[in-house]
Amino acid sequence: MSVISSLPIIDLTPFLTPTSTLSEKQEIAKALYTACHDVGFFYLTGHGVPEELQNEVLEAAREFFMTATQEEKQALERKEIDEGGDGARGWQKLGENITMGSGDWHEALDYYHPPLSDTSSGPPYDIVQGPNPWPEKPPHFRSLYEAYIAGLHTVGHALLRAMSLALSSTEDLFTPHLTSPFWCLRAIGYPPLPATSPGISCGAHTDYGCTTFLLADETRGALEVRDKQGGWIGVDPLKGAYVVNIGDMLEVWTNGLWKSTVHRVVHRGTGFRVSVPFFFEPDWDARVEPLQCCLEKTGGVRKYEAKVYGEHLAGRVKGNFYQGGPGKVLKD
Ligand SMILES: N=C(N)NCCCC[C@H](N)C(=O)O
Ligand SMILES: O=C(O)CCC(=O)C(=O)O
Ligand SMILES: [Fe+2]
Repeated sequence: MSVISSLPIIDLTPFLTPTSTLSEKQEIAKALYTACHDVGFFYLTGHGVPEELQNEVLEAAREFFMTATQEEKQALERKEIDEGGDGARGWQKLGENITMGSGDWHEALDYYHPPLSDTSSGPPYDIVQGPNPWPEKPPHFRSLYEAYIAGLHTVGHALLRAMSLALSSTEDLFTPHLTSPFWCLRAIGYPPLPATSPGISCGAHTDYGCTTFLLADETRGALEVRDKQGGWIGVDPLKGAYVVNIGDMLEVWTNGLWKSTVHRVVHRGTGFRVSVPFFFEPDWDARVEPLQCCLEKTGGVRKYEAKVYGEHLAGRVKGNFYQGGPGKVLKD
């Protein structure tokens, strides 16, 4: 495995500054195109999210994982639909999230865009359409995370405008599909893998939507990205920057010009690693298909069928928990 400390660095400032010029934006868009095409992963700076807020978000997650009791965690646990949950939101214990047939060695709190259907009459909920369960401790957890999520919406919209300019002469290719962008936020806690375990902290996978903004603590040597030759590249955190990768919907929109890059986490270090990825996604009902400008750049042959984002997400979430299947064996 090779470690590169030099993923491309993209500075989003011109897309968040009303006075910036077209040529300033085009310069960034060009670098962004290369990063998305050649690697699929990059560091994002100039995003405007204060480092202090990022640190508070990481610390609140750490506090929850390290100090909440088993009962407090279970009160927030993810439940299957027939158990009154939505199969997606809430706390997952170690080994509960399945990737490629094995349980991942992490615990997590998963949150999503508020439900699109009315939940006032209670369960049963549709898949991913239940309420978000927030912890009572630390007391500011919910307000902190809601402020953080709001901030990342601004960044998500700006980055998608930059990506649009990278692919075409307009910033608005994706705008019609981002009227109420779906999102997911995971607060993840990774104890080190047991020394003798062949296991994995988070198995190889792609993300499902537009772009992921990964915030992680200072732990090194955990996240790995698959390169075009099939090898693994270690990606260490860069203070204040986000590690950004593209998701499945951008691969479809670009007709495969930009690939949704496979990544995994192998945390064999000593400390307890905390990461908080934010997934910025299309509208739940967005019909995603190769864009004309991308068809032209890829020889005119359509390589992907149209996909409805919400259906894609629901399918992936079901797969993550063997819903209704052998996943129940993993529960206490
Ligand atoms: N929203 C996202 N990306 N969640 C990723 C969860 C870990 C990978 C998942 N079990 C899988 O197999 O996709
Ligand atoms: O913790 C990380 O560095 C990445 C987590 C991840 O890939 C995911 O949750 O989709
Ligand atoms: Fe991921």
